[in-house]
Amino acid sequence: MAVSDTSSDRNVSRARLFQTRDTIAAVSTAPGRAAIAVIRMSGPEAGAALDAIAGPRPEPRRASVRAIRDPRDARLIDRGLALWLPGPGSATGEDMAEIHVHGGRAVVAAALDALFACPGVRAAEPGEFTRRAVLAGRMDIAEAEGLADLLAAETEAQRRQAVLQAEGALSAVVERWRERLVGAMALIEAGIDFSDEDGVPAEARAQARDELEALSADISDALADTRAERLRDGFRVAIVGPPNAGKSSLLNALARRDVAIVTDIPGTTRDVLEVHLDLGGFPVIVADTAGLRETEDAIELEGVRRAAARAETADLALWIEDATRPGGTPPALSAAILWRVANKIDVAAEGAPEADHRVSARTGAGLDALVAALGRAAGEALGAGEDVGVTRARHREAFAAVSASLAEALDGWDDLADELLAELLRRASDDLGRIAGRIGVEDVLERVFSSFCIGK
Ligand SMILES: Nc1nc2c(ncn2[C@@H]2O[C@H](COP(=O)(O)OP(=O)(O)OP(=O)(O)O)[C@@H](O)[C@H]2O)c(=O)[nH]1
Ligand SMILES: [K+]
Ligand SMILES: [Mg+2]
Repeated sequence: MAVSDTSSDRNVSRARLFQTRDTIAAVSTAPGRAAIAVIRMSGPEAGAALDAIAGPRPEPRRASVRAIRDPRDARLIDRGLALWLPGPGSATGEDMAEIHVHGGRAVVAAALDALFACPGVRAAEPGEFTRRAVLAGRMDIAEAEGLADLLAAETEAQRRQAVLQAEGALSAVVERWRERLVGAMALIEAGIDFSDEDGVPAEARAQARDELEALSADISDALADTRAERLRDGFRVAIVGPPNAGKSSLLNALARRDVAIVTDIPGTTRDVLEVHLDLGGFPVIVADTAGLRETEDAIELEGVRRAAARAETADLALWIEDATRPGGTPPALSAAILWRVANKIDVAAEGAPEADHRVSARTGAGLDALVAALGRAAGEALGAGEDVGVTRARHREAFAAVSASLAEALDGWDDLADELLAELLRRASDDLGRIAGRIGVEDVLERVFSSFCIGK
Protein backbone atom coordinates (compact mmCIF):
# COMPACT_ATOMS: atom_id res chain seq x y z
CA MET A 1 0.00 0.00 0.00
CA ALA A 2 1.45 3.32 -1.00
CA VAL A 3 1.39 6.45 1.13
CA SER A 4 -1.61 8.41 -0.11
CA ASP A 5 -0.94 10.75 -2.99
CA THR A 6 -3.63 12.58 -4.86
CA SER A 7 -1.31 14.80 -6.87
CA SER A 8 -2.26 13.07 -10.13
CA ASP A 9 -5.97 13.92 -9.58
CA ARG A 10 -4.90 17.45 -8.84
CA ASN A 11 -2.98 17.76 -12.09
CA VAL A 12 -5.94 16.46 -14.07
CA SER A 13 -8.28 19.08 -12.60
CA ARG A 14 -5.71 21.83 -13.09
CA ALA A 15 -5.32 20.87 -16.73
CA ARG A 16 -9.10 21.00 -17.12
CA LEU A 17 -9.21 24.48 -15.60
CA PHE A 18 -6.44 25.70 -17.89
CA GLN A 19 -8.09 24.56 -21.09
CA THR A 20 -10.87 27.13 -20.97
CA ARG A 21 -8.75 30.15 -20.20
CA ASP A 22 -10.04 33.53 -21.20
CA THR A 23 -7.78 36.51 -21.09
CA ILE A 24 -8.74 38.76 -18.20
CA ALA A 25 -8.14 42.47 -17.72
CA ALA A 26 -8.76 44.83 -14.80
CA VAL A 27 -7.46 47.96 -13.17
CA SER A 28 -5.28 46.86 -10.25
CA THR A 29 -4.86 50.20 -8.53
CA ALA A 30 -7.50 51.74 -6.25
CA PRO A 31 -10.55 53.14 -8.02
CA GLY A 32 -11.02 56.89 -8.27
CA ARG A 33 -8.83 59.79 -9.31
CA ALA A 34 -5.09 59.13 -8.96
CA ALA A 35 -1.80 60.06 -10.64
CA ILE A 36 -1.38 56.62 -12.17
CA ALA A 37 -3.60 53.61 -12.75
CA VAL A 38 -2.22 50.16 -13.54
CA ILE A 39 -4.25 47.93 -15.84
CA ARG A 40 -3.26 44.26 -15.91
CA MET A 41 -4.05 41.49 -18.37
CA SER A 42 -3.47 37.77 -18.03
CA GLY A 43 -4.13 34.91 -20.42
CA PRO A 44 -3.32 33.68 -23.91
CA GLU A 45 -4.45 36.87 -25.69
CA ALA A 46 -2.57 39.27 -23.37
CA GLY A 47 0.24 39.81 -25.89
CA ALA A 48 -2.10 40.35 -28.83
CA ALA A 49 -4.25 42.76 -26.79
CA LEU A 50 -1.15 44.70 -25.75
CA ASP A 51 -0.03 44.91 -29.42
CA ALA A 52 -3.50 46.15 -30.36
CA ILE A 53 -3.73 49.00 -27.86
CA ALA A 54 -0.07 49.81 -27.13
CA GLY A 55 2.01 48.25 -29.91
CA PRO A 56 4.67 47.61 -30.92
CA ARG A 57 5.22 45.04 -28.19
CA PRO A 58 8.07 46.07 -25.81
CA GLU A 59 11.00 43.82 -24.84
CA PRO A 60 9.93 41.32 -22.15
CA ARG A 61 9.92 42.82 -18.64
CA ARG A 62 11.01 46.29 -19.88
CA ALA A 63 8.77 49.29 -19.33
CA SER A 64 8.38 51.30 -22.55
CA VAL A 65 6.49 54.52 -23.26
CA ARG A 66 3.69 53.91 -25.75
CA ALA A 67 0.71 55.72 -27.22
CA ILE A 68 -2.39 53.92 -25.86
CA ARG A 69 -4.93 53.73 -28.67
CA ASP A 70 -8.39 52.30 -29.21
CA PRO A 71 -7.80 49.50 -31.76
CA ARG A 72 -11.22 50.12 -33.36
CA ASP A 73 -10.44 53.64 -34.63
CA ALA A 74 -6.80 54.30 -33.62
CA ARG A 75 -8.04 57.18 -31.45
CA LEU A 76 -5.42 58.26 -28.87
CA ILE A 77 -6.60 57.48 -25.33
CA ASP A 78 -3.49 58.43 -23.36
CA ARG A 79 0.27 58.01 -23.39
CA GLY A 80 1.68 55.62 -20.80
CA LEU A 81 3.97 52.72 -19.97
CA ALA A 82 3.54 49.27 -21.48
CA LEU A 83 5.00 46.05 -20.07
CA TRP A 84 5.09 42.60 -21.65
CA LEU A 85 5.43 39.79 -19.07
CA PRO A 86 5.41 36.46 -20.89
CA GLY A 87 4.53 33.29 -18.95
CA PRO A 88 5.37 31.05 -17.26
CA GLY A 89 7.62 33.35 -15.24
CA SER A 90 4.82 35.87 -14.60
CA ALA A 91 2.73 36.38 -11.45
CA THR A 92 -0.11 34.21 -12.76
CA GLY A 93 2.11 31.84 -14.71
CA GLU A 94 0.30 32.96 -17.88
CA ASP A 95 1.24 35.58 -20.45
CA MET A 96 0.65 38.93 -18.79
CA ALA A 97 0.80 42.56 -19.83
CA GLU A 98 0.43 45.86 -18.00
CA ILE A 99 -0.28 49.38 -19.08
CA HIS A 100 0.23 52.30 -16.71
CA VAL A 101 -1.99 55.20 -17.70
CA HIS A 102 -2.93 58.48 -16.05
CA GLY A 103 -5.33 57.71 -13.22
CA GLY A 104 -8.38 59.73 -14.25
CA ARG A 105 -11.67 57.82 -14.28
CA ALA A 106 -12.35 58.47 -17.97
CA VAL A 107 -8.83 57.42 -19.02
CA VAL A 108 -9.16 54.12 -17.15
CA ALA A 109 -12.68 53.53 -18.49
CA ALA A 110 -11.60 54.20 -22.11
CA ALA A 111 -8.49 51.99 -21.83
CA LEU A 112 -10.49 49.11 -20.32
CA ASP A 113 -13.21 49.54 -22.94
CA ALA A 114 -10.57 49.34 -25.68
CA LEU A 115 -9.11 46.18 -24.12
CA PHE A 116 -12.50 44.48 -23.82
CA ALA A 117 -12.97 45.12 -27.55
CA CYS A 118 -9.93 42.88 -28.20
CA PRO A 119 -10.79 39.26 -29.09
CA GLY A 120 -10.90 36.89 -26.10
CA VAL A 121 -10.47 39.59 -23.45
CA ARG A 122 -13.01 40.01 -20.65
CA ALA A 123 -13.23 41.73 -17.24
CA ALA A 124 -11.53 39.88 -14.40
CA GLU A 125 -13.59 38.53 -11.51
CA PRO A 126 -12.60 39.58 -7.95
CA GLY A 127 -9.35 37.83 -6.99
CA GLU A 128 -9.02 36.15 -10.38
CA PHE A 129 -5.36 37.09 -10.94
CA THR A 130 -4.40 35.55 -7.58
CA ARG A 131 -6.64 32.57 -8.22
CA ARG A 132 -4.82 31.91 -11.49
CA ALA A 133 -1.50 32.27 -9.68
CA VAL A 134 -2.65 29.56 -7.24
CA LEU A 135 -3.91 27.25 -9.97
CA ALA A 136 -0.62 27.67 -11.84
CA GLY A 137 1.27 26.70 -8.69
CA ARG A 138 2.92 30.15 -8.38
CA MET A 139 1.49 30.49 -4.90
CA ASP A 140 -0.44 28.20 -2.55
CA ILE A 141 -3.79 28.92 -0.88
CA ALA A 142 -2.32 29.90 2.49
CA GLU A 143 0.06 32.30 0.73
CA ALA A 144 -2.87 33.77 -1.22
CA GLU A 145 -4.67 34.33 2.08
CA GLY A 146 -1.54 36.03 3.40
CA LEU A 147 -1.57 38.26 0.34
CA ALA A 148 -5.24 39.16 1.00
CA ASP A 149 -4.30 40.01 4.59
CA LEU A 150 -1.37 42.08 3.37
CA LEU A 151 -3.71 44.11 1.16
CA ALA A 152 -6.05 44.58 4.12
CA ALA A 153 -3.35 45.24 6.76
CA GLU A 154 -3.94 48.53 8.54
CA THR A 155 -1.28 48.33 11.21
CA GLU A 156 2.36 47.29 11.41
CA ALA A 157 1.72 44.11 13.42
CA GLN A 158 -0.94 43.02 10.91
CA ARG A 159 1.47 43.70 8.06
CA ARG A 160 4.26 41.66 9.70
CA GLN A 161 1.94 38.69 10.19
CA ALA A 162 0.48 38.92 6.68
CA VAL A 163 3.83 39.11 4.92
CA LEU A 164 5.05 36.05 6.86
CA GLN A 165 2.08 34.03 5.66
CA ALA A 166 2.29 35.44 2.13
CA GLU A 167 5.94 34.31 2.04
CA GLY A 168 4.92 30.76 2.94
CA ALA A 169 5.69 30.54 6.67
CA LEU A 170 2.39 28.86 7.60
CA SER A 171 2.59 26.55 4.59
CA ALA A 172 6.10 25.50 5.66
CA VAL A 173 5.02 24.68 9.23
CA VAL A 174 2.03 22.70 7.98
CA GLU A 175 4.20 20.88 5.45
CA ARG A 176 6.65 19.85 8.19
CA TRP A 177 3.70 18.51 10.22
CA ARG A 178 2.41 16.66 7.21
CA GLU A 179 5.81 15.08 6.66
CA ARG A 180 5.90 13.88 10.28
CA LEU A 181 2.43 12.41 9.83
CA VAL A 182 3.37 10.74 6.57
CA GLY A 183 6.47 9.31 8.29
CA ALA A 184 4.28 7.72 10.98
CA MET A 185 1.87 6.46 8.31
CA ALA A 186 4.75 4.87 6.45
CA LEU A 187 5.74 2.92 9.57
CA ILE A 188 2.22 1.54 9.88
CA GLU A 189 1.71 0.91 6.17
CA ALA A 190 5.08 -0.80 5.72
CA GLY A 191 3.99 -3.20 8.45
CA ILE A 192 0.70 -3.90 6.71
CA ASP A 193 2.52 -4.76 3.48
CA PHE A 194 5.28 -6.93 4.81
CA SER A 195 4.04 -8.87 7.80
CA ASP A 196 0.97 -10.78 6.67
CA GLU A 197 0.64 -12.83 9.80
CA ASP A 198 1.37 -10.56 12.72
CA GLY A 199 0.39 -7.07 11.61
CA VAL A 200 2.72 -4.13 12.13
CA PRO A 201 5.76 -5.01 14.25
CA ALA A 202 5.48 -3.69 17.80
CA GLU A 203 8.55 -1.39 17.62
CA ALA A 204 7.32 0.32 14.46
CA ARG A 205 3.89 0.82 15.99
CA ALA A 206 5.37 2.26 19.19
CA GLN A 207 7.61 4.62 17.23
CA ALA A 208 4.66 5.81 15.15
CA ARG A 209 2.65 6.38 18.29
CA ASP A 210 5.37 8.52 19.92
CA GLU A 211 5.66 10.63 16.80
CA LEU A 212 1.89 11.11 16.54
CA GLU A 213 1.57 12.05 20.21
CA ALA A 214 4.19 14.75 19.76
CA LEU A 215 2.50 16.00 16.61
CA SER A 216 -0.90 16.02 18.28
CA ALA A 217 0.53 18.17 21.10
CA ASP A 218 2.01 20.65 18.59
CA ILE A 219 -1.32 20.97 16.81
CA SER A 220 -3.18 21.43 20.10
CA ASP A 221 -0.77 24.24 21.00
CA ALA A 222 -1.44 25.93 17.67
CA LEU A 223 -5.20 25.62 18.21
CA ALA A 224 -4.95 27.03 21.72
CA ASP A 225 -3.11 30.14 20.49
CA THR A 226 -5.75 32.53 19.17
CA ARG A 227 -3.50 35.59 18.88
CA ALA A 228 -2.82 35.46 15.15
CA GLU A 229 -6.52 35.16 14.35
CA ARG A 230 -7.36 38.02 16.70
CA LEU A 231 -4.63 40.21 15.21
CA ARG A 232 -6.52 40.15 11.91
CA ASP A 233 -9.73 41.28 13.63
CA GLY A 234 -8.35 43.78 16.11
CA PHE A 235 -8.49 44.28 19.88
CA ARG A 236 -11.96 45.32 21.02
CA VAL A 237 -12.28 48.00 23.65
CA ALA A 238 -15.67 49.15 25.02
CA ILE A 239 -16.09 52.51 26.72
CA VAL A 240 -18.84 52.14 29.33
CA GLY A 241 -20.01 54.07 32.35
CA PRO A 242 -22.71 56.29 33.79
CA PRO A 243 -24.32 59.01 31.62
CA ASN A 244 -22.34 62.23 31.16
CA ALA A 245 -19.09 60.73 32.45
CA GLY A 246 -17.42 61.86 29.22
CA LYS A 247 -17.39 58.58 27.27
CA SER A 248 -18.09 60.19 23.90
CA SER A 249 -15.61 62.96 24.68
CA LEU A 250 -12.98 60.30 25.37
CA LEU A 251 -13.75 58.49 22.11
CA ASN A 252 -13.36 61.76 20.20
CA ALA A 253 -10.08 62.49 21.99
CA LEU A 254 -8.72 59.01 21.17
CA ALA A 255 -9.83 59.27 17.53
CA ARG A 256 -8.61 62.89 17.29
CA ARG A 257 -11.79 63.79 15.46
CA ASP A 258 -15.42 64.60 16.16
CA VAL A 259 -16.92 61.14 15.77
CA ALA A 260 -19.55 61.15 18.51
CA ILE A 261 -22.07 63.77 19.59
CA VAL A 262 -21.15 65.35 22.93
CA THR A 263 -23.66 67.38 24.95
CA ASP A 264 -24.21 68.10 28.63
CA ILE A 265 -27.50 66.18 28.45
CA PRO A 266 -27.26 62.74 30.07
CA GLY A 267 -28.39 60.00 27.67
CA THR A 268 -26.94 61.64 24.53
CA THR A 269 -25.40 58.50 23.05
CA ARG A 270 -27.77 55.72 22.01
CA ASP A 271 -26.08 53.65 19.30
CA VAL A 272 -22.74 51.90 19.65
CA LEU A 273 -20.18 53.94 17.74
CA GLU A 274 -16.89 52.39 16.64
CA VAL A 275 -13.55 53.81 15.59
CA HIS A 276 -10.59 51.81 14.29
CA LEU A 277 -7.32 53.01 15.75
CA ASP A 278 -3.69 52.09 15.25
CA LEU A 279 -2.18 52.09 18.73
CA GLY A 280 1.54 51.37 18.61
CA GLY A 281 1.13 49.20 15.51
CA PHE A 282 -1.80 47.22 16.90
CA PRO A 283 -5.35 47.40 15.55
CA VAL A 284 -7.72 48.55 18.29
CA ILE A 285 -11.47 48.99 17.78
CA VAL A 286 -12.85 51.38 20.37
CA ALA A 287 -16.62 51.51 20.90
CA ASP A 288 -18.49 54.35 22.58
CA THR A 289 -21.77 53.29 24.20
CA ALA A 290 -24.86 54.70 25.89
CA GLY A 291 -24.53 55.69 29.55
CA LEU A 292 -25.71 52.87 31.82
CA ARG A 293 -28.71 53.86 33.95
CA GLU A 294 -32.30 52.92 34.72
CA THR A 295 -34.58 54.53 32.15
CA GLU A 296 -38.18 54.53 30.93
CA ASP A 297 -37.22 55.79 27.48
CA ALA A 298 -37.54 52.88 25.03
CA ILE A 299 -34.78 54.17 22.74
CA GLU A 300 -32.34 54.80 25.56
CA LEU A 301 -33.22 51.41 27.05
CA GLU A 302 -32.16 49.74 23.80
CA GLY A 303 -28.94 51.79 23.89
CA VAL A 304 -28.25 50.60 27.44
CA ARG A 305 -28.88 47.00 26.38
CA ARG A 306 -26.42 47.37 23.49
CA ALA A 307 -23.86 49.01 25.76
CA ALA A 308 -24.00 46.11 28.21
CA ALA A 309 -23.78 43.57 25.39
CA ARG A 310 -20.76 45.32 23.90
CA ALA A 311 -19.01 45.46 27.27
CA GLU A 312 -19.58 41.72 27.66
CA THR A 313 -17.96 40.83 24.34
CA ALA A 314 -15.08 43.31 24.47
CA ASP A 315 -11.50 42.27 25.14
CA LEU A 316 -11.18 45.20 27.49
CA ALA A 317 -13.76 47.50 29.06
CA LEU A 318 -12.95 51.04 30.15
CA TRP A 319 -15.25 52.04 33.00
CA ILE A 320 -15.41 55.82 32.80
CA GLU A 321 -16.34 57.79 35.88
CA ASP A 322 -16.86 61.49 36.31
CA ALA A 323 -14.15 62.47 38.79
CA THR A 324 -16.42 65.23 40.10
CA ARG A 325 -18.99 62.58 41.07
CA PRO A 326 -16.99 59.61 42.32
CA GLY A 327 -18.46 56.55 43.99
CA GLY A 328 -19.94 54.61 41.07
CA THR A 329 -19.45 50.86 40.98
CA PRO A 330 -18.57 49.17 37.71
CA PRO A 331 -20.89 46.28 36.84
CA ALA A 332 -19.52 42.75 36.97
CA LEU A 333 -18.29 42.11 33.45
CA SER A 334 -17.00 38.97 31.86
CA ALA A 335 -14.62 41.08 29.73
CA ALA A 336 -11.13 39.73 30.28
CA ILE A 337 -9.89 43.10 31.52
CA LEU A 338 -11.63 46.07 33.16
CA TRP A 339 -9.89 49.37 33.83
CA ARG A 340 -11.39 52.16 35.88
CA VAL A 341 -10.80 55.55 34.30
CA ALA A 342 -11.52 58.81 36.14
CA ASN A 343 -12.34 61.58 33.66
CA LYS A 344 -12.57 65.37 34.08
CA ILE A 345 -9.47 65.64 36.27
CA ASP A 346 -9.15 69.20 34.92
CA VAL A 347 -11.96 70.11 37.36
CA ALA A 348 -11.53 67.43 40.05
CA ALA A 349 -7.87 66.54 40.46
CA GLU A 350 -8.40 64.56 43.65
CA GLY A 351 -11.59 62.68 42.81
CA ALA A 352 -12.06 58.93 42.25
CA PRO A 353 -9.02 57.61 44.13
CA GLU A 354 -9.51 54.01 42.97
CA ALA A 355 -9.04 54.73 39.27
CA ASP A 356 -6.40 52.89 37.20
CA HIS A 357 -6.13 55.90 34.90
CA ARG A 358 -6.88 59.58 35.49
CA VAL A 359 -7.59 61.63 32.41
CA SER A 360 -9.23 64.72 31.03
CA ALA A 361 -10.91 64.19 27.69
CA ARG A 362 -11.18 67.98 27.51
CA THR A 363 -7.52 68.95 28.08
CA GLY A 364 -5.91 65.67 27.00
CA ALA A 365 -4.21 65.19 30.37
CA GLY A 366 -3.37 61.52 31.05
CA LEU A 367 -4.40 60.41 27.55
CA ASP A 368 -0.89 59.51 26.36
CA ALA A 369 -0.47 57.12 29.26
CA LEU A 370 -3.90 55.57 28.63
CA VAL A 371 -3.17 55.15 24.92
CA ALA A 372 0.23 53.58 25.65
CA ALA A 373 -1.35 51.17 28.14
CA LEU A 374 -4.06 50.21 25.62
CA GLY A 375 -1.38 49.58 22.99
CA ARG A 376 0.50 47.30 25.42
CA ALA A 377 -2.68 45.39 26.34
CA ALA A 378 -3.49 44.94 22.64
CA GLY A 379 0.05 43.73 21.95
CA GLU A 380 -0.18 41.13 24.72
CA ALA A 381 -3.54 39.88 23.48
CA LEU A 382 -2.76 39.84 19.76
CA GLY A 383 0.94 38.99 19.64
CA ALA A 384 3.46 40.93 17.60
CA GLY A 385 2.63 39.19 14.33
CA GLU A 386 6.00 37.45 14.41
CA ASP A 387 4.80 33.93 15.18
CA VAL A 388 3.28 31.67 12.59
CA GLY A 389 -0.16 30.50 13.57
CA VAL A 390 -3.79 29.95 12.75
CA THR A 391 -4.96 33.18 11.14
CA ARG A 392 -8.47 32.22 10.08
CA ALA A 393 -11.41 29.95 10.77
CA ARG A 394 -10.51 27.83 7.74
CA HIS A 395 -7.18 26.86 9.33
CA ARG A 396 -8.79 26.32 12.72
CA GLU A 397 -11.38 23.95 11.20
CA ALA A 398 -8.69 21.97 9.37
CA PHE A 399 -6.44 21.72 12.44
CA ALA A 400 -9.42 20.70 14.60
CA ALA A 401 -10.26 17.95 12.11
CA VAL A 402 -6.63 16.74 12.15
CA SER A 403 -6.64 16.84 15.93
CA ALA A 404 -9.85 14.79 16.07
CA SER A 405 -8.50 12.14 13.68
CA LEU A 406 -5.25 11.90 15.65
CA ALA A 407 -7.15 11.64 18.93
CA GLU A 408 -9.31 8.86 17.49
CA ALA A 409 -6.21 7.01 16.30
CA LEU A 410 -4.35 7.43 19.59
CA ASP A 411 -7.37 6.55 21.77
CA GLY A 412 -8.02 3.36 19.86
CA TRP A 413 -4.35 2.58 19.26
CA ASP A 414 -4.26 -0.90 20.82
CA ASP A 415 -7.63 -2.05 19.49
CA LEU A 416 -7.78 -0.60 15.97
CA ALA A 417 -6.81 -2.75 12.98
CA ASP A 418 -3.74 -1.45 11.15
CA GLU A 419 -5.83 -0.61 8.07
CA LEU A 420 -8.24 1.52 10.14
CA LEU A 421 -5.34 3.28 11.80
CA ALA A 422 -3.76 4.01 8.43
CA GLU A 423 -7.10 5.35 7.17
CA LEU A 424 -7.43 7.77 10.10
CA LEU A 425 -3.90 9.03 9.52
CA ARG A 426 -4.54 9.43 5.81
CA ARG A 427 -7.60 11.53 6.60
CA ALA A 428 -5.52 13.68 8.97
CA SER A 429 -2.88 14.12 6.29
CA ASP A 430 -5.51 15.20 3.75
CA ASP A 431 -6.93 17.72 6.21
CA LEU A 432 -3.45 19.17 6.75
CA GLY A 433 -2.97 19.27 2.98
CA ARG A 434 -6.05 21.46 2.65
CA ILE A 435 -4.39 24.39 4.43
CA ALA A 436 -2.00 25.10 1.57
CA GLY A 437 -4.34 23.62 -1.05
CA ARG A 438 -2.24 20.52 -1.74
CA ILE A 439 -5.57 18.71 -1.41
CA GLY A 440 -8.99 19.92 -2.52
CA VAL A 441 -7.83 23.23 -3.95
CA GLU A 442 -11.09 23.74 -5.86
CA ASP A 443 -13.16 23.28 -2.68
CA VAL A 444 -11.55 26.23 -0.97
CA LEU A 445 -11.05 28.58 -3.91
CA GLU A 446 -14.49 30.19 -3.62
CA ARG A 447 -14.18 30.68 0.09
CA VAL A 448 -10.72 32.18 -0.10
CA PHE A 449 -11.18 34.43 -3.11
CA SER A 450 -14.64 35.77 -2.34
CA SER A 451 -12.96 38.36 -0.10
CA PHE A 452 -10.60 39.67 -2.81
CA CYS A 453 -11.28 42.77 -4.86
CA ILE A 454 -11.23 43.03 -8.64
CA GLY A 455 -7.75 43.49 -10.06
CA LYS A 456 -6.00 41.45 -7.34
N1 LIG B 1 -14.49 69.58 32.42
C1 LIG B 1 -14.60 68.53 31.67
N2 LIG B 1 -15.77 68.26 31.06
C2 LIG B 1 -15.85 67.16 30.30
C3 LIG B 1 -14.75 66.31 30.10
N3 LIG B 1 -15.15 65.31 29.31
C4 LIG B 1 -16.44 65.54 29.00
N4 LIG B 1 -16.87 66.65 29.58
C5 LIG B 1 -18.20 67.23 29.50
O1 LIG B 1 -19.14 66.31 30.06
C6 LIG B 1 -20.39 66.39 29.37
C7 LIG B 1 -20.80 64.99 28.90
O2 LIG B 1 -19.84 64.56 27.94
P1 LIG B 1 -20.14 63.36 26.99
O3 LIG B 1 -18.88 63.04 26.29
O4 LIG B 1 -21.33 63.64 26.16
O5 LIG B 1 -20.47 62.23 28.05
P2 LIG B 1 -21.04 60.76 27.78
O6 LIG B 1 -20.50 59.92 28.85
O7 LIG B 1 -20.78 60.36 26.40
O8 LIG B 1 -22.59 61.00 27.98
P3 LIG B 1 -23.81 60.08 27.47
O9 LIG B 1 -23.60 59.73 26.05
O10 LIG B 1 -24.99 60.96 27.66
O11 LIG B 1 -23.83 58.89 28.38
C8 LIG B 1 -20.18 67.34 28.21
O12 LIG B 1 -20.68 68.61 28.59
C9 LIG B 1 -18.67 67.40 28.06
O13 LIG B 1 -18.21 68.61 27.52
C10 LIG B 1 -13.52 66.62 30.76
O14 LIG B 1 -12.49 65.94 30.65
N5 LIG B 1 -13.51 67.74 31.52
K1 LIG C 1 -23.89 63.49 27.44
MG1 LIG D 1 -22.00 59.74 24.88
